[in-house]
Amino acid sequence: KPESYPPGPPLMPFIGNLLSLWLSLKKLKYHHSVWQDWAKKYGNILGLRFGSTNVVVVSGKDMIREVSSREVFDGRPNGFFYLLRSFNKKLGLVFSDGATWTKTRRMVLKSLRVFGYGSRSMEANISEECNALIDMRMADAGVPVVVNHMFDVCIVNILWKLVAGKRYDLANEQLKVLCDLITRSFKVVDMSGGILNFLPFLRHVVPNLIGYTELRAIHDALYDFLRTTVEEHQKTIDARKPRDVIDMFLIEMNSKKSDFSTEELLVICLDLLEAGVETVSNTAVFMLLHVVRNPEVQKKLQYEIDVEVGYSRRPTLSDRSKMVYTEAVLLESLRISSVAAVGIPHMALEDAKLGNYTIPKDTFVLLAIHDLHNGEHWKDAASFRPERFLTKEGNLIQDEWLMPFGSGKRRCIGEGLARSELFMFLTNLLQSFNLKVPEEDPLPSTEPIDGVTLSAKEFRIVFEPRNIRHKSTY
Ligand code: HEM
Repeated sequence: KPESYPPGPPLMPFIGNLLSLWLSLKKLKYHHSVWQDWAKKYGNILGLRFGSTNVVVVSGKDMIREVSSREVFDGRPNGFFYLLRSFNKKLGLVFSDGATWTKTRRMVLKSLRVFGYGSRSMEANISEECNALIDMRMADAGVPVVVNHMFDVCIVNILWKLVAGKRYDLANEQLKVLCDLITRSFKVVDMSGGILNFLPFLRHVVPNLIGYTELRAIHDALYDFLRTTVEEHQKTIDARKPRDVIDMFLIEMNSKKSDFSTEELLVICLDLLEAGVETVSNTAVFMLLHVVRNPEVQKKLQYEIDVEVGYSRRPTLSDRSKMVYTEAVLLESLRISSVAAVGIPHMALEDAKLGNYTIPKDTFVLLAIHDLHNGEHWKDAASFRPERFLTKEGNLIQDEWLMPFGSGKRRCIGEGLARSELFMFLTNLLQSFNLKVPEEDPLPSTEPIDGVTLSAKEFRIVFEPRNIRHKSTY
């Protein structure tokens, strides 16, 4: 028989579980660790309340799949933090729902595909960035470099060529500032939106302390950049020859068939930048981190590159199907880093039954993806062991417990692109370089930094050009 709200830690008047969260964070450091700790105590449907907002955290493969597949949970939160980034309205793709979300998702995917998204023509785009990346690392070969943001501009370029028809030099200062803004906005709060979301009136009392001032400033600066980009498009557009996603939207908006507004277009551009840059960048950096921590993994990767690609050309996406060990390294990187630790919050659009409980309308639902990928299902979950994704015969294992891009109707639209980028970055770099931790540095830490997505702590790598005529052995 359906019961009431799911169990969770005792509630305090007015603030609900905020104090318990704050105390637990002091001990456990990460939001995802607190959810995991409480889920162990209260079950795989954990009921919380922050201020007046209900938040439910679901754990385990079956429960995460169930929530992701039911239309009633396809909403996105209404909270202050989410609306702050979209002119206080529910606009765009990532944080909209209902009819706005359906029309936007369809139009974004259609426009991206017109410009080659998901097809072979993406390859040239990614290869160009890999070549630029290799040139940059050749220029400082042998010298320790901080790698935490080395992929940012490449990743923006790959996406921005489709969205705004533009690429930037890897040393471009404006782009570096833009990437830094996105990085900072991802560190101010966690994916639940934090205090700013649950007690928004505090922005009038302690705006700096709860991140309000910084988030406003960051979003103003990001929108300045996007507004200039859209205005440039408006001035130069030729309706018969759309150049990119922005042109496609502008043409649609002029056709009177559509009710997309300029504000909506700006939020869509922000959505693509925010969803598509930090996620890939942080995963790629964690991937390098694990490769330098595990020299035997690096050797096996280079052996596969040497055998399957050789030395006379750079790796391409068509090599991917033959490079099973590399693919296993990508899966293991996505598993162990789980940068989208609780996915993107869903919201109940109506009162809904889940397990034996009732989830009231407007409840936020967080998916415990980090726990799913690092919990008991995986033997020695803390070790970086790509072999867990390979059979004895060397075939790839598709494990149902691995869901880094979510599932169901709200699953990530960037999965194909992200996987292609990770493959190309890894193989192109390892074909040209041996990666080493500088002698004077400790092994880089696998402990993440908390935030909207998890990121690696700062570390350095020496890129040593490989003598590619000297065959690698394994
Ligand atoms: C390693 C890289 C990435 C990871 C781990 C990742 C993960 C995710 C996850 C977990 C979700 C939420 C699914 C859900 O709500 O259940 C999501 C949604 C989304 N992702 Fe990604 N993502 C990555 C790369 C990208 C890229 C490259 C793009 C850009 C094209 C992108 C665009 C989006 C968008 C627009 C959504 C919202 C979809 C919707 O609400 O309908 N992501 N991603």
